[in-house]
Amino acid sequence: MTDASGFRAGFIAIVGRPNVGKSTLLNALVGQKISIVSSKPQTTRHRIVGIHTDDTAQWVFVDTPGFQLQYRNALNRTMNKTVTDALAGVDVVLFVVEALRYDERDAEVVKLLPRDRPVILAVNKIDTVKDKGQLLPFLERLAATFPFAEIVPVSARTGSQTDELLGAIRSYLPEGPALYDKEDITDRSERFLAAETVREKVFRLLGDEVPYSTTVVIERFEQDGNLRRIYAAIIIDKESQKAIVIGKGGEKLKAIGSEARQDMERLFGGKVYLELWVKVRSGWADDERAVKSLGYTD
Ligand SMILES: Nc1nc2c(ncn2[C@@H]2O[C@H](COP(=O)(O)OP(=O)(O)OP(=O)(O)O)[C@@H](O)[C@H]2O)c(=O)[nH]1
Repeated sequence: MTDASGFRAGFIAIVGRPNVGKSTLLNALVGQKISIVSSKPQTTRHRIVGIHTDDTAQWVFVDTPGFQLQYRNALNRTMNKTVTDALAGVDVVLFVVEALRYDERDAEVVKLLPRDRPVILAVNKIDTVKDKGQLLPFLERLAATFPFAEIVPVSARTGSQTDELLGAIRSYLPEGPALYDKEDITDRSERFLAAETVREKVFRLLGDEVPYSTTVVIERFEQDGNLRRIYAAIIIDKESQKAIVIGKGGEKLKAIGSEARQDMERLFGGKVYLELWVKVRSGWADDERAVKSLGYTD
């Protein structure tokens, strides 16, 4: 497996209804702190939420905002296209359910699973199953709902079977060199993660009310001991979108800021002071300076 020619690398999307343990599982698979950040964020339209690399493979985990949104809105007639878009470029889908707890919300997600990509089912929280004899019939029932490539029982909390899960995913990743160098770790990486965290909250809280071109620029990032002071601007295309991002009495912006701050504190392992504001910049993507300030070029 250490033979470089057998190396595999690819993108994995984690999907599942709320509360099944997706975030906890991601942390168990990539380690508590995301330490590798790409210097080439434009290679994926997805937000990279974690990378795990060993001698045999590189697992790049991405989020799927379109998928999640669509899942909440399953009757939308553009469903299929949105799901396809959300999974564009993803090599493997990891579908997470809770052991012995499969309900109609899980079934809704199953309806959206792609047929043209391997889908691995992770049955999480097996540490909560007292009577292991119940697990097998549960797995059999799930196996009948969809042609899963693999089914792996796992506990994100205890770490049990997480290596098996990585191994199962690995066998479906394309052969090829690592997509991201370990050497890509730079001082900018926390800036980048900070911007991506805010951007994710904007999409999570506002959904398709704001266009995909909405982005986040970190204007100042100061470290003072273990406190990070982060000043970030949310860049929108049109003045009319400002009210949407800010919300009534500023409540949306407040929620975005507070969720982003909590995530960053976990991510960076220290206190974060976050200041957010909204800016309109038409045509920012074509503006070379703007692209530079995002850290997309050197
Ligand atoms: N016992 C047990 N609890 C777990 C395990 N994995 C996650 N949990 C708990 O389940 C709850 C939900 O976990 P999250 O990781 O936030 O779930 P999620 O799927 O990311 O949730 P959303 O962000 O709402 O979609 C938390 O209280 C976790 O501590 C596990 O393997 N065993």
